[in-house]
Amino acid sequence: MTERAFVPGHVTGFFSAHPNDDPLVAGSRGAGLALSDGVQVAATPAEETTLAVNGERVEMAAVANVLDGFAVDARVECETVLPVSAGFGVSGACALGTALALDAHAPDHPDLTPRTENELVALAHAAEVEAGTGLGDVVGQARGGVPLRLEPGAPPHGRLDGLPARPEVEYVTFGGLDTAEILTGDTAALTRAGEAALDRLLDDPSAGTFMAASRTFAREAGLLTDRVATTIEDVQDAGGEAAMAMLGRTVFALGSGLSDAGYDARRCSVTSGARR
Ligand SMILES: Nc1ncnc2c1ncn2[C@@H]1O[C@H](COP(=O)(O)OP(=O)(O)OP(=O)(O)O)[C@@H](O)[C@H]1O
Ligand SMILES: CC(C)(CO)[C@@H](O)C(=O)[O-]
Repeated sequence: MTERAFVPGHVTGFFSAHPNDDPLVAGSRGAGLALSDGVQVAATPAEETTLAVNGERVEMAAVANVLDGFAVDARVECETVLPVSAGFGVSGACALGTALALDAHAPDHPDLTPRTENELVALAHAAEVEAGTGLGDVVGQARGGVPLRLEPGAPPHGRLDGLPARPEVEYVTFGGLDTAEILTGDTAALTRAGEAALDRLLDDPSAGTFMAASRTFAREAGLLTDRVATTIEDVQDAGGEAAMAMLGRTVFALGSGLSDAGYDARRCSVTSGARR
């Protein structure tokens, strides 16, 4: 029998990086959006481990690490409309979805013992941090809504809050950015900009300030690419709010911001946290 879980996509608007030898303590502070466009994960214990994303066999260290944590092999199938590496936290979603779906097999599987939600989130977070593909997506995806990461890390280390806003969101993607490469580089400027952005948002916790702080962050962190910058300007010129999704060549906008500016954008909404 196959068990399933849904994990929302997660776009980070701004973040600061907080490495630590303990992957449960390591993480990011920052803010993002949990999106109804996400990843549907099916997992079944199997003789041999295989992972497919949209029917294509792939390797994803975050998922492999989750399976190592359970000490079982499994067939994992992820279906998503989201592009990988474009700032939607797809690897975090696949990792958390695998943890949630595999745990559903615990009652009938001799090698699996049931875990709590915090334990599953912690397992997926550590798996993602050790893979180098994310720092804060998993905890944001588990919480849902508009997650604010006040302190880095998995439960019980991290601390989350959220904005009560539940906006509609549009996005366009022009390509990927290598998250692992950026996170292993010099993150000092990025982290300074991310901390300033979080202070600004906590002073005025609104969707508009989230978007403005995210724009300032992308510029100060030196992450803006030309096409992304032009698109954000186009949306603002048309009276909308847009920012760059970390870490990808992706622009997200509130409401119909991108289509109002003439872009062929995908529309989704902010949604609640991962569920099976
Ligand atoms: N088609 C693919 N393109 C890119 N990466 C892939 C692909 N298939 C599997 N992978 C693996 O998926 C992971 C992608 O992680 P990455 O952090 O770049 O993207 P992401 O999880 O979508 O997050 P981000 O929000 O940072 O863009 C890597 O482990 C990579 O090896
Ligand atoms: C590092 C990151 C931007 C990669 O998507 C994300 O995991 C985050 O916000 O910590």
